[in-house]
Amino acid sequence: MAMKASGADQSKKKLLQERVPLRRTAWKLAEFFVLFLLLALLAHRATGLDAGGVAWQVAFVCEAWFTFVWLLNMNVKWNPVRFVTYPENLAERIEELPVVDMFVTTADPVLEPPLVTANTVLSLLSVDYPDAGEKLACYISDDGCSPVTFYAMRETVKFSRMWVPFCRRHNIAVRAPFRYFTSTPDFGPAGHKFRDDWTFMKSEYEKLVHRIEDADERSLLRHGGPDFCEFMDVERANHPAIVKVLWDNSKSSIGEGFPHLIYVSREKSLSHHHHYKAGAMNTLTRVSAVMTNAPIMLNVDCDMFANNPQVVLHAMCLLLGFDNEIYSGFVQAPQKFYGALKDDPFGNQMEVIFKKLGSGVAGLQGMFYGGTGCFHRRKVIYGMSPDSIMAGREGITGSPSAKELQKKFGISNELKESARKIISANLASEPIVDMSSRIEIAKEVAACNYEIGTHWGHEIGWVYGSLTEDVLTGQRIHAMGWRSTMLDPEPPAFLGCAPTGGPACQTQFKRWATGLFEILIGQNNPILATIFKHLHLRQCLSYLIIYVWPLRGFVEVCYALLGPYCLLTNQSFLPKASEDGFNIPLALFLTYNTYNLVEYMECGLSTHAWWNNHRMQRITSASAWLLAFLIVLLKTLGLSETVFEVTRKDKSTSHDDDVIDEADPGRFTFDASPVFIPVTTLVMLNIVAITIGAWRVVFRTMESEHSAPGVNEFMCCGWLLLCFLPFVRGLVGKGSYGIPWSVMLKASLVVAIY
Ligand SMILES: O=c1ccn([C@@H]2O[C@H](COP(=O)(O)OP(=O)(O)O[C@H]3O[C@H](CO)[C@@H](O)[C@H](O)[C@H]3O)[C@@H](O)[C@H]2O)c(=O)[nH]1
Ligand SMILES: [Mn+2]
Repeated sequence: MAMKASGADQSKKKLLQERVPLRRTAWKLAEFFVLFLLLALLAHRATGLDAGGVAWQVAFVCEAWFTFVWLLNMNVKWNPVRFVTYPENLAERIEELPVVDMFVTTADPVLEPPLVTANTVLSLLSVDYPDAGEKLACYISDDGCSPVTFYAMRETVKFSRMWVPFCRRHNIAVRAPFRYFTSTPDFGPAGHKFRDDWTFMKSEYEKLVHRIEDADERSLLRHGGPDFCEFMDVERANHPAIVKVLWDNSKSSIGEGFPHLIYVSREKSLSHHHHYKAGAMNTLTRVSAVMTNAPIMLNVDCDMFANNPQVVLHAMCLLLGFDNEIYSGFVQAPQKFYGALKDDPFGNQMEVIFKKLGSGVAGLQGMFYGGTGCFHRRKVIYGMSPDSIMAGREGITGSPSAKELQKKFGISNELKESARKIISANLASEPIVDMSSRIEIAKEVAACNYEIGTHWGHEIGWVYGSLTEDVLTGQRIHAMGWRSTMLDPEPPAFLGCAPTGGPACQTQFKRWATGLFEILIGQNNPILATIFKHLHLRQCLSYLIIYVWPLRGFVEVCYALLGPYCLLTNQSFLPKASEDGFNIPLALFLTYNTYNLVEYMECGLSTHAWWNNHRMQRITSASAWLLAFLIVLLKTLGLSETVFEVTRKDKSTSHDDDVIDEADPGRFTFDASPVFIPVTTLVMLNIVAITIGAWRVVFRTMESEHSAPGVNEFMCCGWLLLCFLPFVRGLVGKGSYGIPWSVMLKASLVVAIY
């Protein structure tokens, strides 16, 4: 295939990457079988549509929808691939390695403890890369404008001067100290030097932890010295831009080389929408443009540390390893998590999703952009399509005029010049300028009104208008005709933390579903992008799988209501044991669940993990996804706004990792959020319905009517209660394990009305 390095090239240059198709014939057969059963069920329903009543008709519509979703799934999983990278083959191409800007975003010093961010930054400052000090720069965006975060970064730099040489000297495998120091390495017989070094570093790290954890905003402002002047009297939502160079490697003494570190807190004002993370990323893009202007940009969330020290090299294999860069517009690593709870009790570790859907979509136009763990090309972020790059090379289009640049990038001359370099040049390394001389320019482009009248947030940079700016931005890149690749080295490239507890998980799923649905119904709809731009059809269908989450929530709740509805009104919506069709739903239920279970087993996960995911999937559909559906409806009607609620990050960053304050961290917890009302309602309804249904059967009040519910309806309600078990326990649970009274009250009101 054209995607591999071309033959002629290969004889000169060693292979950097390989795209390996994965075989899956048995899976394809199983998928066809499920599809066949779905169609058989639909056909059976269609024949009885007139006689069946309302329940039967609703079931028909829902099952047609499930079939549609199944087809979407088949499409994405059909031709999966894996990318293999060979960083050792970069050795002969060292001079070609481009400069890389690495971005970290943080937004709230309480939900995102500065120590977490410090560890992420440390892991980035210590990655393996030739001439790291000259070729890498790290930028941290602090939307919290917190002196404590700034202080943590300043202390981090001091610690880096010891940490980075230590990692290089001993080739340390995990370079986020909070993870590294969780275990004691095997020093070996001749390891005195290493042991001494290790003990020293560990105690230095502990000191760093104490300094950061004990830091207190007020005393920093009062006694912290001139560094903190700019933080005096600022409000988080209303303050001027703060840019500080914490480490300028060109000024360091020889031998210390590690990446520059720049702290950025963009200007905020109550009269300007700041567009959450997308806005932060655009500011970082501009600030870095006027300082280091690297052609490649890596972005991670503050909790996603680089777990594989060679990660940038692996990424370079995918960025430099194709004979046409159209094949790797960006390089995305799957999200993986550290310290994950056993068997995924909250169904949010997404291992199977990333393995199955991830490699599937990687085989189409390419991996979705997931917001973190991604290497972008600056020119792609600047809106250049593969066509325009071709045209530029063939000399069809000249260098853009100053006026054009201003219209797109805004008024800053330095920014325009830097953009011109990116647009006209190839991946070339550039010497880094003296950074402190650029601070005022950086502040200018970090102003909150800088973007007004420019293309930022639309044709350039991270796209505004969705809470999942990541997926939307990735879709725009695919729509320009780029493909993307998946970076999945061993050990995993990046690790972050998955939220735990009912409220945090549901809030995250709700935000994602809301953002994805916003894309579907907005002007950036993927179907339009397929018709009018270069989004491939099958890629579009893959995007649809996640965009329709809220619709799935709505349909699943409708379907879940059928069981109790039938038991209460003495009807049936599934074929009777005596009818021909009885076996179809049964076979479907068994095959579908077996198919999923085997997927989990193939990925090396337990039956328990499968069950937890299956259960959580039902809960999330009826809670977070349904709510997202309603939120977007309200937004469309102009009745509410969507807000980015930041996820709380793991606090256990000091190395007593396993000590968690809650008795049972895997158990579902609740709060008074409306997200818990739908499932609580369904649980109550099912309990009432089963009781009434059973009472009827026992006392035979309705002499065996033809339409009366059969064993299927009872099984449905029972299965649903099993899936919703955390809520059943929540009805009687205590403290955060119990469903709050306000939620129960609202739910019972709904049940009563029903
Ligand atoms: O106003 C804001 C809000 C958030 N963030 C940062 O955005 C990142 C992601 O926020 P988080 O609360 O951790 O969200 P997650 O759901 O964990 O993140 C996933 O989903 C988001 C989209 O919903 C993507 O932006 C993320 O990259 C992706 O990891 C964090 O680094 C935040 O500091 C900001 O910089 N400014
Ligand atoms: Mn996160």
